[in-house]
This record gives sequence, structure tokens and C-alpha cells, in this order.
Amino acid sequence: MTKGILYVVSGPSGVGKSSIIKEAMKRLKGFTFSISYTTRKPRPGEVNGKDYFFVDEKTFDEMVKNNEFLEYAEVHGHKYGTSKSFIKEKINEGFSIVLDIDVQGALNVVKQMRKETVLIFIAPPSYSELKKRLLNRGTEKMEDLKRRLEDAKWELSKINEFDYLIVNEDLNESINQLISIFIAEQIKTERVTEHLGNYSFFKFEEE
Ligand SMILES: Nc1ncnc2c1ncn2[C@@H]1O[C@H](COP(=O)(O)OP(=O)(O)OP(=O)(O)O)[C@@H](O)[C@H]1O
Ligand SMILES: Nc1nc2c(ncn2[C@@H]2O[C@H](COP(=O)(O)O)[C@@H](O)[C@H]2O)c(=O)[nH]1
Repeated sequence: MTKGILYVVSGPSGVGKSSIIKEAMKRLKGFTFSISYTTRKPRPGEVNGKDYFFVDEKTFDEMVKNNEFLEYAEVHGHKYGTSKSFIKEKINEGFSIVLDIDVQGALNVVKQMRKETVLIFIAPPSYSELKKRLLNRGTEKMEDLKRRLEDAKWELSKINEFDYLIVNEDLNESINQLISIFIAEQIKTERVTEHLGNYSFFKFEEE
């Protein structure tokens, strides 16, 4: 069976990754979201098993020891990781999987699974707009917010390592751009021909 595609969406905190992904996935069928594990405490409204699997440090470290993560990283002072068994299973079953992970994690995934992975960077229209979005979201204390903005500088320096770049100015346009990438990648010649197996286009000329 043809392997699925791993869409890795990354970019600084507060740029709009989850807003774009959630809406794109509502409008498409057949896409599965990879729910990460984290040691961060849930925000109001966040649901365990839907937004994240919220675990304590001991559980997370145990999972690292047992090699249960495809990738994991310390991001803005908390630990986050992607389940290896979930990704391997789904990708082998031919599913399209969407990951919302940080830049370190994204570069780590692509090192292991270049052929299956599509790297998408979401950038803010400006640094001040990023700050505004984080402030308006109001989910972080000032100290955490400053750290996220500081970390954004390194993350933005890695844009050129990504396959696609969406500048999230207008949310609806960004959603459409993400959907376009998802669909275009599915019909890349190498993926379609791999799916068709022995099918030959030249047969038509012979008939
Ligand atoms: N194009 C946009 N214009 C204005 N506001 C936006 C836009 N896109 C997203 N936002 C707002 O910016 C805030 C941050 O968005 P979101 O939580 O989706 O970011 P994120 O990249 O997933 O953040 P994190 O990495 O911290 O999880 C939210 O309040 C969201 O409503
Ligand atoms: N390397 C990984 N990064 C992850 C994972 N899950 C989420 N993230 C990234 O963490 C930051 C912060 O998220 P927040 O929900 O606390 O605001 C954000 O950039 C996410 O993309 C993961 O499994 N691995």
C-alpha cells in the first residue's frame, strides 16, 4: 500500500498555526491530526486527548526512555512529543496526518522521514503583529509571553529549510493556502504513479 503523507506545520508561537489547521481540517475529509503529549498545564477550554495528552514530567520522561516519541523537544520551557506508534501506524495505512509542532521538532521529523514529509512554515506579517496576537490571546503570563517572542527569532531564522511558506496575514487566505498545499502534494506525480502501480499511460496510444 502507498504510504500516507506527513504534513508538518510549524512556526512561532501565536502565529496562528492551530487556527489555520483546525479550519482547514473542518473543510477537508480524510486528514488525521496528530495529538501531541505535553507537560504543559491545560489552558481553559483545552481538553485532554483532543488538544493534547497532558502528562506529568515523570510520565513524559518514562515515554522518552521507552523510545515512544518520533520526536520530542523542550519548547518555551515545557516538554512536547509526537507519538511514534501513532505516526508509523497511520502513515503505513496511507493516511494523511497533520502535525502542529515547533521548528526543532519539524527539522527532526524531516531528517527521519524526508520522503513522506511536507514541511510548512507559518510566518507572521511582522514581529509586532506576532506580539499583538500573543497579547490578545491572553493565555500566557508576561514572562512566558516574552520567552515565546524571544524564541520566535531563532524559529524565523529557519524558514529556508521549509518546503512551503504561508505568511498569515488574512486568516481565510492562509486556510486556503494550506488546503492548496495539502491537495497539491497528494497529486504529485511520484505519489500518484506509486499509487497506480503497474498502470501504464502508454496503453492508450497502443489501443
Ligand atoms: N490572520 C490572523 N489575523 C489575526 N489574528 C489571528 C490570525 N490568525 C490567528 N489569529 C489569532 O492569533 C492568536 C494565536 O493563534 P493560534 O493560537 O492559532 O496560534 P498558534 O500558532 O497555534 O500558537 P501556539 O504555537 O502558541 O499554539 C489567536 O488568538 C488567533 O485567534
Ligand atoms: N517539537 C514539538 N513541538 C510541539 C509538539 N506539540 C506542540 N508543539 C509546539 O509547541 C509550541 C507551543 O505550543 P502551545 O500549545 O503550548 O502554545 C507550538 O509551537 C507547538 O507547535 C510536539 O509534539 N513536538
